[in-house]
Amino acid sequence: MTVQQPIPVPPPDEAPAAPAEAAARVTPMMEQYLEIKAAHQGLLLFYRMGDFYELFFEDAEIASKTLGIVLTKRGKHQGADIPMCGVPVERSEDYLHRLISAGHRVAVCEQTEDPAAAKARGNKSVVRRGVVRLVTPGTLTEDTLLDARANNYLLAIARARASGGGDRFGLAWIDISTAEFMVTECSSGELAATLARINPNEAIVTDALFNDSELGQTLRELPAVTPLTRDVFDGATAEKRLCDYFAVATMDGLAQLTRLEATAAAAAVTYVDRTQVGKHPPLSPPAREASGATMAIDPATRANLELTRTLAGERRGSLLDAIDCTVTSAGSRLLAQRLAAPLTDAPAIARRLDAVSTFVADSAAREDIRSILRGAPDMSRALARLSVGRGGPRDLAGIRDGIIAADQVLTRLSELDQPPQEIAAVMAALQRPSRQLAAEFASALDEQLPLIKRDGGFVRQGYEPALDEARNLRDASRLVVASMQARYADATSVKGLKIRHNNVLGYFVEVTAQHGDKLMSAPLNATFIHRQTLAGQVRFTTSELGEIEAKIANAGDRALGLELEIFERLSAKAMAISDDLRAAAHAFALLDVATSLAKLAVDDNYVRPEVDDSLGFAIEAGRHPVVEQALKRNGEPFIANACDLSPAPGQKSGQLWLLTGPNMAGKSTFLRQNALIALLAQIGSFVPATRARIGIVDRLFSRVGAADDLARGRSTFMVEMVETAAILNQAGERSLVILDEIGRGTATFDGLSIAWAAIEHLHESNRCRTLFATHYHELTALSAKLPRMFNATVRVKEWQGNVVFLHEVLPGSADRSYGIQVAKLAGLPPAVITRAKSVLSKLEAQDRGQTARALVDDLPLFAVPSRAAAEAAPPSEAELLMEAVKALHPDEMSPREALDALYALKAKLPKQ
Ligand SMILES: Nc1ncnc2c1ncn2[C@@H]1O[C@H](COP(=O)(O)OP(=O)(O)OP(=O)(O)O)[C@@H](O)[C@H]1O
Repeated sequence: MTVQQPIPVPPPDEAPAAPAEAAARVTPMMEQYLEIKAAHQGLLLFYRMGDFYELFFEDAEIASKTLGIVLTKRGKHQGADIPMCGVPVERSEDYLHRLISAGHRVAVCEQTEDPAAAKARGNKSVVRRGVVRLVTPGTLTEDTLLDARANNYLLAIARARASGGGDRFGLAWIDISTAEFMVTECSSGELAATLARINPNEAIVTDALFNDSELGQTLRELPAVTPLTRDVFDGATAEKRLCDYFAVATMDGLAQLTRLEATAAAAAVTYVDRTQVGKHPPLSPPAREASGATMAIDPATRANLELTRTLAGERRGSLLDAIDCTVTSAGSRLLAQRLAAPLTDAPAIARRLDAVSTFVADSAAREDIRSILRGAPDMSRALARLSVGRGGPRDLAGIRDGIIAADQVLTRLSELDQPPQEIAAVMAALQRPSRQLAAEFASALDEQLPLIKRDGGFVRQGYEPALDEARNLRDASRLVVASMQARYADATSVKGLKIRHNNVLGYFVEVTAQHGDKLMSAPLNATFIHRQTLAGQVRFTTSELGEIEAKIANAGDRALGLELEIFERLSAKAMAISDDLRAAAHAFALLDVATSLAKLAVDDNYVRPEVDDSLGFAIEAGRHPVVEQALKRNGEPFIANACDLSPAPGQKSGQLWLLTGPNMAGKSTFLRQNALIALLAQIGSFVPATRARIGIVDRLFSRVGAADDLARGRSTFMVEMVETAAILNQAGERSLVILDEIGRGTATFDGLSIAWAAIEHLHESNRCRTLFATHYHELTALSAKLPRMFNATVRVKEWQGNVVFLHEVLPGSADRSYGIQVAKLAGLPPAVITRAKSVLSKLEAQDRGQTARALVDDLPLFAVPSRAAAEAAPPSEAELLMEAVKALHPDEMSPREALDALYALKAKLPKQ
């Protein structure tokens, strides 16, 4: 997390006073600098001087270090050198990007008048300057500063302290680059999961919240947190500020927000206003997200399941990377959003699945639409740039091409037989933008477009007569220059005479040094006025050239001025229908996601899941979407496995699977694949299985007992226990929990007992669907007394002393871990392997005896007074007991042998 200083923003009309003592000693320019800097503390000040943004004092030191640019000095302040560094304006975006990525915020200060105007005011006048924008991580709009495939959210967090504890939080998040605006409310227990889902690039909070020790940990997870003064989070003025932003008289037309949501929403728009300084980026009205509408997934689970990044921090290898076949940036962003927030509403999921099914069934439509979308522009980001005055001609072209693509897509979609609801909505949205606008843009814009509007030359010839006239004049004058050059060369008999142009001299005549004297002597000196002598050339001007120069400059300026006017006019037309354009842009994204998920389903052989409100969970031949792709690249098959956690009343069924198996057998893969299948189903995707029936999962938990967090000062085991505690405290019967080797991070018996007690708790109290992988084979005995627990194991076979992994999950339990065989595969020296084997056999003998005694004490059988009574026990109970005993003895034995063994064991125990 980046710690930021509060931004003290003065009331708009009141300019901050310059420090009196500084004013006494500093140059007028430095005085201006200090004044602007004082109003923007906590931000690096980019102070425009000619073609550079200069940074001074500490800002210069920070920037030179972060950007690796030279630190120089400029004059003195209070007797000391002023450190300075600068970045060229034309490459400033790159530098901005690096500063923002490093967690800094920047105030961009421009010259707001012509230097000539300053001069006219008096000799000592400094060019007026003003901050035109604050660049912060959450308020970016430039393509170069943004990741095209990810949303860039600014999040405001407002808190209400309830008297009896149990704080509530209002959250509002905005992506200025797409105009999205969402709000929700949550409890403190839900905060971490909600923040992880939104995944903001910058959060704003009050100073008090920023310094709150309880929240510190949660806030530290965020990339940048900016504390602001309390007035920004003032609930009393929130509604008015929102109404002002949306230019409405009352909130009636907007979604009904709770007071906390409105407070957060108002803080967010206030910050947007402040950072954009006078610009007012249009935002969609805040949409309210109902609590519980999405699957709760806490940060540890997201990290652990590698949803958008691998544990090593890479996108490649994550679930998102494996399923992302989108062809547009907006589609990719929407897919990432959906993956972050799987739905909990079965009918809404079904609507998404219907759209995917349509394109699974109709591959021609799918491919046609994908090829149109591939060329479609990112309209929402183009609109955002235009709205804050940072758009260029290519953004206008983007809108033109977007509307044209909308027509093409519509034509193709109208060939579908009975399009499902989601596609019908897409079609309605694509009809909205005015076709006339596209036609006008097409007639206005040239084929080749410059990147920035000030370069000019983007309006098509013939679009506006006045522009054509100005351009003709400018071009004709250029021709005049060419003919003048020929004439001068003739008149002077200097063949190599050239007319050139630069910004200092304007147009000038240039001859080589040997001809210089000739032009400087009579009679030619009457025409050619000497301007400059360089090493090899001499430069002259003529009065005729001066006149033509003025004409060209005027015509050029006029042409550019007209083009800029046309740009603003077209831009205003686009803004006038920005809601329609944004609806169409969203429709493209929806279609991209639906067709890409359909392509994934077809290419990787996925099936449509059945999602309902039951507590069922039955997957047939399930696969891990990421591991399967990785194996496929190497030409290796993935072994599919079933998993059934559905409740089966009246029967022993396995809502809690205990999975044992050797190292490297595929336990973790199996656990994760089931969680990922549930998640994919609930985002409305087909899933890697031959059949999947899933009762809505409201919370997903995934833990591995090995991740440590030394950076936060917690040991491996502490992290594991904190996370396990969260699950045992929070999981309910709709949750899906996967626990991988919990208890591994401590001494064997401590770990075993914790795992033992955790399983009992999950089974009895949480009653959630659970997959629990372990190397503690002793735990399998628990199935004897927990009716909804089921033992499963991953099969391996031994061949010539080596272990062969079959990756098949079957009922039963593993007899051993084959840890030594795996160590041998990994290349441990043979002597170590041999010694380990001998130590293991001794330990096993000792351990089995000890564990058996401990477990036997815990089994109800030992309350049975005699063997005769045990034999007379009801068969089901007897069977359970047999199972428990078998679990203690790896070798196959008949029920009778097991009972014999049990009593033999009991006889050995000390008498009570
Ligand atoms: N179903 C499968 N089909 C094919 N290969 C698989 C399958 N499951 C796992 N694998 C392969 O086996 C490797 C090990 O799997 P995994 O990490 O799940 O084992 P594990 O049992 O959890 O091991 P450990 O107990 O050592 O953590 C995977 O990287 C993958 O390449």
